[in-house]
Amino acid sequence: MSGTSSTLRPPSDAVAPVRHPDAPAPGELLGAHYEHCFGCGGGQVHGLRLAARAGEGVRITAEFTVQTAHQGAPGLAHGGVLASALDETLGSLNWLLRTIAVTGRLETDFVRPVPVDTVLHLEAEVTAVAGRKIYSTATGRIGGPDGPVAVRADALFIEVKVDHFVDNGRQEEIQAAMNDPDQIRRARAFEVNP
Ligand SMILES: CCCCCCCCCCCC(=O)SCCNC(=O)CCNC(=O)[C@H](O)C(C)(C)COP(=O)(O)OP(=O)(O)OC[C@H]1O[C@@H](n2cnc3c(N)ncnc32)[C@H](O)[C@@H]1OP(=O)(O)O
Repeated sequence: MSGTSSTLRPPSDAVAPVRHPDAPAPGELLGAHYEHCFGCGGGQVHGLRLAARAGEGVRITAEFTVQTAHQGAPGLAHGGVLASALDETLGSLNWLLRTIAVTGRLETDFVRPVPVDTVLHLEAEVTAVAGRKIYSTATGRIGGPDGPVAVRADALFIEVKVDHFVDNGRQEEIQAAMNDPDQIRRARAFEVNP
C-alpha cells in the first residue's frame, strides 16, 4: 500500500522546475556539499557517504551502500537511515535549481527490506514548483539501477534565505563554514549560488 497526502500534491498554479544554467552537467558527480553532512560528508564516520550525480533536467541519481552501522533489525538497514538517504538525494536536487531549500515534509514508503552491504540506487526529480514550495519524488532500488523498488518518497522542500542557517545553526559550525577560504565550499555548505 502507498499513498501521498494532499499537501504533497502540487497546486493547480504550480509550474515546471527550471534547471539553472550553471547546474552541473548530466553525469557529473556533485561531491559532498558539506564535509560534516551526515548524508554525504566524508567527515562523518558512520555517515551515509551518499554519492549523487546530476541527471538530465532537474533529476539526480545517487548511490548509498548500507553499512553495519546503519542496521535496525539484525542485518537490515534502519528505516530512518533509508529515509535519510532519500532526504539527502531529494535535497541535492535543489543544487540543480540553485535554490536554498529545506525539507518541510517527507513521506516514505518502505516496500522491501534492505540488507547490510546492499547498494541502494536512488533516483529523484523535482516535479513542480509553486512559489517557495518545491515538490519532488524519489525511489531507491536494490540489485541494480533497474532492480525492484525498495523505498520511495515524496517531499515538499521550502525555499529559505541563508539566514535560516545563520540564525538557527550552532555558532561554532556556522563560523567555521563561513571562514572557509574556499569560496565554492563556503557557498555549498549553505547551498548558496556562489
Ligand atoms: C550539492 C548540494 C546539495 C545539497 C544537499 C543538501 C541536503 C541536505 C539534507 C536534506 C535536507 C534536510 O534535511 S533539511 C533539514 C530538515 N528540515 C528542517 O530543519 C526544516 C525545519 N522547518 C523550518 O525551518 C520551517 O518550518 C520551514 C522553513 C520549512 C517553513 O517555515 P517558514 O519559512 O516560516 O514558512 P511557512 O510560512 O511556514 O510555509 C511556507 C509554505 O510552505 C508550507 N509548508 C511549510 N511546512 C510544511 C509542511 N511540513 N507540510 C506541508 N506544507 C508546509 C506552508 O503551508 C506554506 O504554504 P503556503 O501558505 O505558502 O501555501
